[in-house]
Amino acid sequence: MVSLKRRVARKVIFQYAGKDATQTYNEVHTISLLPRTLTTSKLVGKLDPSTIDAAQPPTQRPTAQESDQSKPPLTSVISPHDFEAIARGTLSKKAWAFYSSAATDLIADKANKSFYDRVWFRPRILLDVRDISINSSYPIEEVVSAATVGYPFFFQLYVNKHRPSSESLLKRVWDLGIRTLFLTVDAPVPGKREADERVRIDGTLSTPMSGTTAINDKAGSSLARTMGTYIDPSLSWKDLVWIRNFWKGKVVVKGIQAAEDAKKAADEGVDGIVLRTVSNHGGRNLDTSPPVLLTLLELRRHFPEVFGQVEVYVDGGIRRGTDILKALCLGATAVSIGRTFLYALSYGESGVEHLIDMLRDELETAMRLVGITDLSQAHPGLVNTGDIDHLVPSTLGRLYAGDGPPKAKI
Ligand SMILES: Cc1cc2nc3c(=O)[nH]c(=O)nc-3n(C[C@H](O)[C@H](O)[C@H](O)COP(=O)(O)O)c2cc1C
Repeated sequence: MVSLKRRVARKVIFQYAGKDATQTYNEVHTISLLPRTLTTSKLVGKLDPSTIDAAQPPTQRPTAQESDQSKPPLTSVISPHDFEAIARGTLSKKAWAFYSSAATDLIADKANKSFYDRVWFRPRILLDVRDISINSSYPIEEVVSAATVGYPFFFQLYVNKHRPSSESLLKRVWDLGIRTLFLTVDAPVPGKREADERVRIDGTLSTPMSGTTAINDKAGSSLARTMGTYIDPSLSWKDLVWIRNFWKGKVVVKGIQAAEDAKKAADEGVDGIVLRTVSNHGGRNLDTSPPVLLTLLELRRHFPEVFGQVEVYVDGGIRRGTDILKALCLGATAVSIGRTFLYALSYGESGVEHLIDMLRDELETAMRLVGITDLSQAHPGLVNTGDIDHLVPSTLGRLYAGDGPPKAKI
């Protein structure tokens, strides 16, 4: 019997036979994967990567998006939101659906963003604010080699059901000099991302890390659902011991959405915590999970000591320099941004640099306007969270007395 992988590969080769498949391929794959993926299908002989597009190494090759003449020049990109509008108009339908989609009714995704708009600054005046101070579809080896030596990389891990696979991956990562691991715990199963399900997969996509291949089936065509099948849904607190024994560097638990779990992770000696809604991925997994800003406030109210114990990172919904400053005022050590950077990649490296410059300018302006010159001066007194404070649970655990276990079964 011909394997599914081989059947899909055969279909793709026939689909693109005699045509230029560069654009479709470049949207998601690096050139260095060609010899590995094509030779395993045994449909072609051994391929020498130096014969492929030899004049243009992957980092310099224009992507389909970079070479697209329909995009406005980068100099006319004024707001981080502009990148989103441009990506929507220039990415393929499937890439746009995968990047932008979130779970079911998009409530968690929208709240991640809108809650930042419900926190008001409390600016202080007549302060001298003149001088401000601010300090993968690609194989990990290729990513690391593209950066300057000693660049401080983090590696994000989904634990594989087959633990030896995760262990050998972590060994590769360690040997590359990476010492901080982000352990993603909010995605034991992927959410129902309907926009991603709706756009059919044209040809085939497979992940270099797990080797799983995305397919169209009766539930739809979600990349996340069909490619995340290797992730271990049985991952539990006791596995932190496995990670701790195996990984001697720092571990950051990514995906905490309840103050009790943040406290537990801090007490169990995990070096940092990323707060997110329950399966956030920017609201991509469990819809109506709490917006990240609410989880941050919940932690401040119930376990303020955690901020002194561990570094607290925040992601989800951050789009502006003002959002960054609000999160830092409320105790975040640092923030991460997902989608806007993906959208900026429509312009390749220069798009990402432009976005960083824009966010830094916005952050510096906001700092001056609230009266601080250094991020170490950010504090909760600079924000007014009154509009959402009543949503922070006043007690933890079960809120209603007398709740018994539910009788319903699935
Ligand atoms: C296309 C896409 C792929 C993602 N893949 C992963 C992943 O593999 N592992 C992970 O921990 N988070 C993943 N995330 C979630 C991001 O790490 C981050 O938590 C989220 O995008 C932050 O929200 P924001 O996009 O609103 O900034 C992904 C997000 C997007 C948009």
